[in-house]
Amino acid sequence: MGRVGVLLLNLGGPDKLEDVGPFLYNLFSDPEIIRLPFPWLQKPLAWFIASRRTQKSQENYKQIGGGSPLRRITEAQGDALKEQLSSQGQEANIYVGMRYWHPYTEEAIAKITQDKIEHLVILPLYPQFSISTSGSSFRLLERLWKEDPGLQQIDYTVIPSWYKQPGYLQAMAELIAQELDQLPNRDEVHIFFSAHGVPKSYVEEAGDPYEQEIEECTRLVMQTLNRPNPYILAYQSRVGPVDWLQPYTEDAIQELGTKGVKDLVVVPISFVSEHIETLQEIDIEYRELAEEVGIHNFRRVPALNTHPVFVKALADLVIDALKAPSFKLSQAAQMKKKVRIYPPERWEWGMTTSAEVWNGRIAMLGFIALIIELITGHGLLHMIGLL
Ligand SMILES: C=CC1=C(C)c2cc3[nH]c(cc4nc(cc5[nH]c(cc1n2)c(C)c5CCC(=O)O)C(CCC(=O)O)=C4C)c(C)c3C=C
Ligand SMILES: [Fe+2]
Ligand SMILES: [Fe+2]
Repeated sequence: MGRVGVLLLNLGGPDKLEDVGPFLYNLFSDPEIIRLPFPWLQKPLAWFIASRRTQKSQENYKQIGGGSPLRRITEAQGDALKEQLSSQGQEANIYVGMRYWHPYTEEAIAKITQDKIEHLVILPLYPQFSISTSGSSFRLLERLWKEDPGLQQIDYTVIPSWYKQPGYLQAMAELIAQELDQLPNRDEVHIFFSAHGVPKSYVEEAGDPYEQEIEECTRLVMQTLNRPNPYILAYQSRVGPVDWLQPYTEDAIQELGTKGVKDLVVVPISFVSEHIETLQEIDIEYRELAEEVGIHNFRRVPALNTHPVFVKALADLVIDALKAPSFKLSQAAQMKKKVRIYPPERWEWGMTTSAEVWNGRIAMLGFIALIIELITGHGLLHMIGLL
């Protein structure tokens, strides 16, 4: 086998406070994150939302030391994976490609080209697939592949999601068991799986398999844990006014408090690294809320980071993927037939002349409304809480 590479995909996070604004702009510029019918509105709206959110987001990053640890941890995972692969007889270069901050996916791809990688495994560091995470990165890679004939020479394969991998489930179960065992009545403690939310429409209209994969993953972790504890699944980190997957984590914590629950072990289920949603949102915000509603024993299961059982699971995934028939980006980016494609050039209602005229008119009205809102500070986006 020629030169082997593994491309680890993740979202990225601001390294320091000055990065927060441009990071948020990159994130909200992604049509897989904010799904708008008019692509030209994406950048002005991204700029607008990012500028309104920057201060609040910076306050949160300040509370975790002034920046995201995501880059450092992902690079450490890469180093550990390289070593583990080598110990299993598979030499490989590891590349980290972030979607919205450094090292960007484009930078990783440039290095892969430079290193003349011949076989590449594309491994998102999200155990479950969502249009908004792995899907967005796959879409970007698909575009880069189309634009570059050099990349088309690489024999690559994609691992779309991997929440069923036994080593991953084992590592999760071990970490949960460690937390439960710290509490006196360990078999009665409520296990609270907190998954990152996505807007409901992603699942119900666009066919995102995320909710189903999260539910199945939660069941499999509980099965591997093999303990009698009651458990619950809820969704955190809602942004904006639309409905996201429910129940929301804050509501579920409140409800458990009302029922008299005193002991809670929170399991972040969509992430494999510590970052703002674990260190700030769960450890600070949800802990405070739990305390207020009488849940006095509130423990959080640490993220997997470089847990050796987890690193071995990643290595096994890579080795299995190298042996299996390749799975292509086009297949991975369109997990289900129902998934609606963005940018919306393939929407039926954008294809007819009269619809185009109406799209243009509505877009112009939207743009004028946005400018007025920008100047006056009043308008629909403020009313619905997006700005
Ligand atoms: C607005 C829509 C968002 C969707 C949909 C979304 C899905 C989603 N995100 C992650 C994982 C991460 N998100 C991170 C940061 C982040 N995400 C959003 C918004 C959406 N995420 C924002 C606005 C931010 C910035 C932080 C903030 O201001 O709240 C990160 C990076 C965290 C860090 O340490 O910097 C990760 C990782 C998942 C898994 C997911 C859907 C499944
Ligand atoms: Fe997010
Ligand atoms: Fe978030």
